[in-house]
Amino acid sequence: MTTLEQVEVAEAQTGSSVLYPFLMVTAILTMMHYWQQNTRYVKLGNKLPGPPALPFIGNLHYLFGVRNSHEVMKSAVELSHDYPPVVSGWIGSWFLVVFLWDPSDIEIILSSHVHIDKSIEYSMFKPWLGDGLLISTGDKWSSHSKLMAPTFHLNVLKSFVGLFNKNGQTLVESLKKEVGKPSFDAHDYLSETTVDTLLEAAMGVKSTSQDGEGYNYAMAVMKMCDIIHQSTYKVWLSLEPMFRFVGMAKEQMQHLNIMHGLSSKVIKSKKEEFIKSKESPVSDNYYMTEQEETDKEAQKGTYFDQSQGLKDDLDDDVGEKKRMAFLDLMIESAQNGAVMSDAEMKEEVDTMMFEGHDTTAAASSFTLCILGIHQEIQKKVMDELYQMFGDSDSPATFADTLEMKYLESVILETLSLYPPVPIIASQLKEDVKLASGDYLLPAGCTVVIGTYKVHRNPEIYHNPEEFNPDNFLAENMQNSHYYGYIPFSAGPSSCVGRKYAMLKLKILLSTVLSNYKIMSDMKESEFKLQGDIMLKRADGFRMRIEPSKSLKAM
Ligand code: HEM
Repeated sequence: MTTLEQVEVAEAQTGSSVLYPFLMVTAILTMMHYWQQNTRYVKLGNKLPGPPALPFIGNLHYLFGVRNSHEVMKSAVELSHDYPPVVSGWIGSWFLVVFLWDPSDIEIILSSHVHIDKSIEYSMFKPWLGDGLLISTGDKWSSHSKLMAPTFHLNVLKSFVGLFNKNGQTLVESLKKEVGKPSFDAHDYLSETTVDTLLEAAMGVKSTSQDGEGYNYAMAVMKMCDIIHQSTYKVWLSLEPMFRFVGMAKEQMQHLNIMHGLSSKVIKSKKEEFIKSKESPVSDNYYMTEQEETDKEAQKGTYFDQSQGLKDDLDDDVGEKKRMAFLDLMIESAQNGAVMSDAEMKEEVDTMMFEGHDTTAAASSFTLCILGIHQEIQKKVMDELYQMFGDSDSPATFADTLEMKYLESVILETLSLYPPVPIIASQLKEDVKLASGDYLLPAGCTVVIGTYKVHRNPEIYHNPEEFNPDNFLAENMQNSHYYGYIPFSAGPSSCVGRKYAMLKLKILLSTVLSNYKIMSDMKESEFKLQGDIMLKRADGFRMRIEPSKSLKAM
């Protein structure tokens, strides 16, 4: 055999050694594909409206060329205009996702005690939140949600009024350095103040604690939220080796060690205190320090008197109650017979830190941006505040917050157009027949409820893209569908922290607005929205501020 012939034979052998396995794999994949296409699950999924899917990759080709999470959001919203309020999409050929934005369909899912299982995407929270309320299901979710409900009782929330005022003033101080600058991103400030407040409300720990532990914890919460955001839109990070390769696994572990270390330590010491002082609850000791501090500050005339705020509350008995952190209340419940281990308490505290932080920071950042754009609406908020406080800079009481009706409408409208949680996802345990049409969703599929999309539905809201707080006047809300406004979700697994959030937002925003005029040269249509797990502005929450000379002068 000549050399040339030998080369040809070798090439033919190499060719067939590549070709046969290739043909085998193709044949197996083709058989699998046909088998899948004939399953009931795929057949039902294929009957739903949606863009055409390609073999093997499903609709993933829609993500080709999309560069960042702002573009993902933009394309998803554009695509949604072409379909009815039920749209299916395939990730690969097996993973069916159904998007809903008709309130009557949403009601079927959110009002159910059966469909509370979170979708697989929530597993990214697991290392941090374990089996806390956000992720858990079944009996555990049900017993913990009952246990947590009293923690958010209005009387408990009222005791936070002083803390909210104090942190609002700290924020006003920090913002001083931004006065007169052409523009700045307010989100970092609002994120920091939110995490500081939560740290104290949830665990009774100050971020300014001398040992720096509180500060490190607050930083770790913010950085963990950032890692989770990145993992949602950088799809390759969902592969464990990649996550490790780019150093994120190590970074995540460092933050988790800080957070879990502090929460475990605080739980241990609070439990010991509680056991030592069974006669007088643990919070007495905790509160003594608070009270001493209060008295000292009150003498200086700078403290936003917590008890004063509570004494003129509608509910008088609360005035004498002492502020307890959520954790104190959980320890008390656990000692009174409720079954909750230390690990479970830690999971719930971590869940509150996550759910309560990014959401409230986004809500307050959006509200300020909006007020900067709509000066006439800012003026109306200021008029309302002036009616209540005149030129006095006394801190808001709980009763005051009930009078902030226009500010409340502004917050509610902001949460409508810019819901901090833009989607809620769950996995169906059973088939679901929808109300909006003749559609049957197969068990096992993921249902995504687009809060952002529901709130911009012209069939529910007149002029849905226009910012109009009057949408929330009582007379305009009479005919609204309960499941047509869901920034806090709705039904059994809705947000336990919504009253806390509204109270905190009113106090924080009224404090900032009493001190600064907010300005912006942008239009809402120029916002670059990014919607992964939280809705944010990819271009930053930019605004300008100047001291408001007097509320009257506006
Ligand atoms: C403007 C602020 C807030 C918004 C828009 C908001 C929104 C939501 C939404 C939409 C859910 C359902 C999430 C899902 O099912 O995937 C939720 C759940 C939850 N939120 Fe909030 N939230 C806010 C503030 C807070 C605060 C301040 C806390 C605690 C201090 C909190 C604690 C929780 C918890 C523990 C859950 C899980 C409830 C469960 O699954 O049973 N949230 N929140």
